[in-house]
Amino acid sequence: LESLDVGAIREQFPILQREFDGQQVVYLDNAATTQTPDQVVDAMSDYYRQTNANVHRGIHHLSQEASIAYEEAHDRVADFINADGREEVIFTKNTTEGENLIAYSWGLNELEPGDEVVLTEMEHHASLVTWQQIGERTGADVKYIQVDETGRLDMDHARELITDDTAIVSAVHVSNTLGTVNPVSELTDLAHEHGALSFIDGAQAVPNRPVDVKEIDADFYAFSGHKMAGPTGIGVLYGKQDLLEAMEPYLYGGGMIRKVTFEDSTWGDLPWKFEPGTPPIAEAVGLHEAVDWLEEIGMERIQAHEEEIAAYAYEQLAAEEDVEIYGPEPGPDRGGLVSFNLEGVHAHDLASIMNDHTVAVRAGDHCTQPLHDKLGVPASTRASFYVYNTREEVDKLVDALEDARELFA
Ligand SMILES: Cc1ncc(COP(=O)(O)O)c(CN[C@@H](CS)C(=O)O)c1O
Repeated sequence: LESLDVGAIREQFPILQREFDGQQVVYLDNAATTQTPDQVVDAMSDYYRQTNANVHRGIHHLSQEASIAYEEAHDRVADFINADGREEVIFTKNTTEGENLIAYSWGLNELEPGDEVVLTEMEHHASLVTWQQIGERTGADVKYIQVDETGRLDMDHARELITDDTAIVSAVHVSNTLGTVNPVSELTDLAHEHGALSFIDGAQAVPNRPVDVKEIDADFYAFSGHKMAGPTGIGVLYGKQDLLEAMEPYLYGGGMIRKVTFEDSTWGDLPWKFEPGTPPIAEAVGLHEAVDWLEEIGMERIQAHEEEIAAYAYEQLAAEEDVEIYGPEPGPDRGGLVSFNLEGVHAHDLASIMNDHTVAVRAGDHCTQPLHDKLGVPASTRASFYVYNTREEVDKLVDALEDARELFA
């Protein structure tokens, strides 16, 4: 694979030139949100300047143009993840809303006492808290596939836990805390063998590696625009068409109906049935442009670059005797992020010292509190990488450790 021209890529992100206290920003918090290239910002600005109108309602030129742009964004995303078409691509606000859509629209109507929802111990709160609540309301039991000492899923435990009582398996594709890449095709096959559905949380996968939802054969798959060089305010829920056709919406209003009388209402076609009210139109234009931008670079090259930088960070940090790293060693089982702790220094203090060096990392539980409880730590510091990061930036992260030791250890 030809390596990325990181210099040329960085020139498309003015924010990466910013300085604080005379030091250029080192942005290593991409699992929280990625930066937005000029091409995407310009596409959204042009939309507001030239095309802005509401969709699916007006019969005037601008509304027709806006409607086409909104619909074609669905087609582009469908092509990007290898969905069958726009009918399988629902635009949401973010990954969290996509997970809630499945829980409310399918879970509340399908789950009953005796059913089981199988998660993993590394799930993000967007999934874990949602299924916990749905379990409480429906009487379904929530169970967790164990994470082993290497930070990988214990697949023997998965095979034991997924049974004919399992109604759905809900698993993260790439952990936002451990970096672990989970065997989502195997988990989906296990679910299907027992007549269960599979929901895959792809927030940390679609931006970073090629994802083919048909190859995984997931029934549902969710991700966010802002984590893939796109805007905030838009996410995607992929669902198999026959399942989405059978599901009742849980948000109602204009745009999602076919016919309304004083007595009753009927629902519109997919995906509009699940998109009530005025949708994120400019954001859809931005997401379309982000997909084009990513594919111009190539997802395989993006994955290779991220994993090379993450492997370098892992090795530099692992060489520090007082650093504990969580998750698998670099390789096919680790994505483009590294979470760690520096002995004797709380993650928040470490992140604060990093910030003194203008190194932007995340510290805390990364919305995976149960996982941190299992790791036996209250928090961790996480460096997460994207197409514009360099080895020199990793060196600045490692250099800042010394200050933290002097101040806190
Ligand atoms: C695996 C996973 N699943 C769901 C979400 C939620 O994405 P939203 O776009 O916020 O809805 C995230 C977002 N994780 C951010 C914010 S906690 C992080 O710093 O790790 C995620 O990583």
